[in-house]
Amino acid sequence: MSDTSNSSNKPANRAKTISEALPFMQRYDGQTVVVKYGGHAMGDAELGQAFARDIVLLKQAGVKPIVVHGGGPQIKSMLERLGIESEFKGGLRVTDAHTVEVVEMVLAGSINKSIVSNINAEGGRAIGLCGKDGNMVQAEKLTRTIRDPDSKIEEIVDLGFVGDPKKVDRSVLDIVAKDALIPVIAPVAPGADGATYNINADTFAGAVAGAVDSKRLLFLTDVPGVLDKDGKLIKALTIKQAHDLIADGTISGGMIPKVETCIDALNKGVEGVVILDGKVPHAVLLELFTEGGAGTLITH
Ligand SMILES: Nc1ncnc2c1ncn2[C@@H]1O[C@H](COP(=O)(O)OP(=O)(O)O)[C@@H](O)[C@H]1O
Ligand SMILES: CC(=O)N[C@@H](CCC(=O)OP(=O)(O)O)C(=O)O
Repeated sequence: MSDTSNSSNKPANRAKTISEALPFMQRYDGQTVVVKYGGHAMGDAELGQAFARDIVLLKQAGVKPIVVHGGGPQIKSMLERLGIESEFKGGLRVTDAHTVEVVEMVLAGSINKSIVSNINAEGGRAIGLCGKDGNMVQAEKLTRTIRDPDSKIEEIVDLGFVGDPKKVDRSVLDIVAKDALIPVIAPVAPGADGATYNINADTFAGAVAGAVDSKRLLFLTDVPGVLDKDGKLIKALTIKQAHDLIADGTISGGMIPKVETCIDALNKGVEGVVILDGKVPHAVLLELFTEGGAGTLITH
């Protein structure tokens, strides 16, 4: 006999949870939702399975999910295994010719195929892509100006094969969605010069979400969302409040480009952007299909 001592396990409560999802399912029916699955959020096999199940459930419920994934920690460990040194400048990996080969191998190869396999194992039909497929994304070499915090001197740094997603052609994604397939996209794209470029996965996800008129853009990371000065989760932020938190130093490090991408996506027409903890099992379902959601919602 099943244990009904925990009140949330009672059949009536379980049914209530499912029933409460109805207005959210109606809200997202037929809408595109881009989910950025960060390398830090990937965790173990069980968590990967729960993520894949959420994506399949979204598709089953009439949502059109697009997964854009990262893989920073996985690239790091492969580079270490190969004895290739790597450094970050301004939150981006300096990417030389050897490094970009490894980046493409890890992102468009092992990580991409493992997410595709997980989704397919849960009964979905995922297709693995990168910016090169169907010429979906055109990259442009990125030049960054970095400010030395001590001297305040601005320095132009050459990051090698690091790109910015200059153009996204949504037609490939439209074809894929029509065929009931779930696109899983690695942030690697060609430049007009024929070279392969490594693109920050947050930036790439923002560009895709803007191009496909995504209703929501979710960033799955390894913190509960944007935290205030006391480490408490901020449940909702406007663009103005987000700018203020960057200016006063509450938002720092890797969270800066993430929040800046969120603001950019909102300005491109995405209705709401959420930063949430991908290490919480079924984070995607909790965010989209339950009252109150999860993480930090950023809106206009
Ligand atoms: N105000 C803040 N709230 C939450 N995280 C913050 C904040 N400021 C800086 N961070 C840092 O940003 C990190 C998330 O960014 P990043 O490591 O780039 O994520 P990902 O690898 O998932 O893309 C957090 O782990 C945390 O260390
Ligand atoms: C240019 C640049 O820094 N590219 C990233 C791409 C992967 C990524 O962004 O992965 P996460 O989302 O897991 O951090 C990198 O090489 O690590």
